[in-house]
Amino acid sequence: MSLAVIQMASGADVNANLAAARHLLEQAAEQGARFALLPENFAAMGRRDMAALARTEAAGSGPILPWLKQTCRDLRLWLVAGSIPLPPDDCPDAKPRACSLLFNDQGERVARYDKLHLFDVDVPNDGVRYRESDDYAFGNQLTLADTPFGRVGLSICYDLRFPELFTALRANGADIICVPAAFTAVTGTAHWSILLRARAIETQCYLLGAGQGGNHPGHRQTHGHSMIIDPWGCVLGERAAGCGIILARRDAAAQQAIRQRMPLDQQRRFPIPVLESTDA
Ligand SMILES: O=C(O)CNC(=O)[C@H](CS)NC(=O)CCC(=O)C(=O)O
Repeated sequence: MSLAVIQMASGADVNANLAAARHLLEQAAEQGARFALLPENFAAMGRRDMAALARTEAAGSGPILPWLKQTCRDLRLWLVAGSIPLPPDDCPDAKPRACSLLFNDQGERVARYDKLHLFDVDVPNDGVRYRESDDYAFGNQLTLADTPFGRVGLSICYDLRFPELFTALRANGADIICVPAAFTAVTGTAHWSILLRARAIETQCYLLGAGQGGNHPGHRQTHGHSMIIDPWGCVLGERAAGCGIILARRDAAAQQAIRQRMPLDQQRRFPIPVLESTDA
């Protein structure tokens, strides 16, 4: 049984992106994956009508949500669907959130995480100004879910720079933490692998980082370098650029041994809130 990370170079054409993702997920399933992570905005990169896309999906007339259900059933895969834009479940007309959905291998949605930290940043050296919060509303809740492969904690992209979120996921029982991403080429080169490895070492979790890696509409270039990292910080697999898959196994006994020999969670001197509810 393997965990799979999928790297893509998505464009603006949703159907083309879904076809590419399906092909990669089939490859992963054939090679023994039962759990897979897709990158941030796997279904649409560089579109200006994300709010409309979000409303269409929420109304049940978009292609992405049915595709996710069918793909999980066909391939018997648990899947973290990178991120897609969706309004809050109880308020379909509200501003969308950047959200990551976890599906089980029956195609049922079992968790929803809305991105907590939005990328409002002037990227140095490439002159690009990102204001993600112009288009998306902030999430406000920690999300974890139990799977046959361990307890999975969810995060998205820019969240990776906020270690307290990851410490909170660990304190709430995470074994595996997912980071679907579309890091910029500039900031990714400087920080991506260091941040991912640091979060794995600090939390003693498996870190799955699924990136966009290539060129996108609007002259956007993303960093790629998707990785699976073990709780000791070792990179078990990596893909530099373009579409592809990475597979690795979780060794639960080895993870437990690392946590027993170095019991960070019991030695912490600053309290980390354990939330009342982490329900999806
Ligand atoms: O908007 C899209 O098409 C897809 N979403 C993104 O690219 C998001 C929000 S703009 N990117 C990040 O969070 C990059 C973080 C990053 O690069 C860093 O922390 O350095």
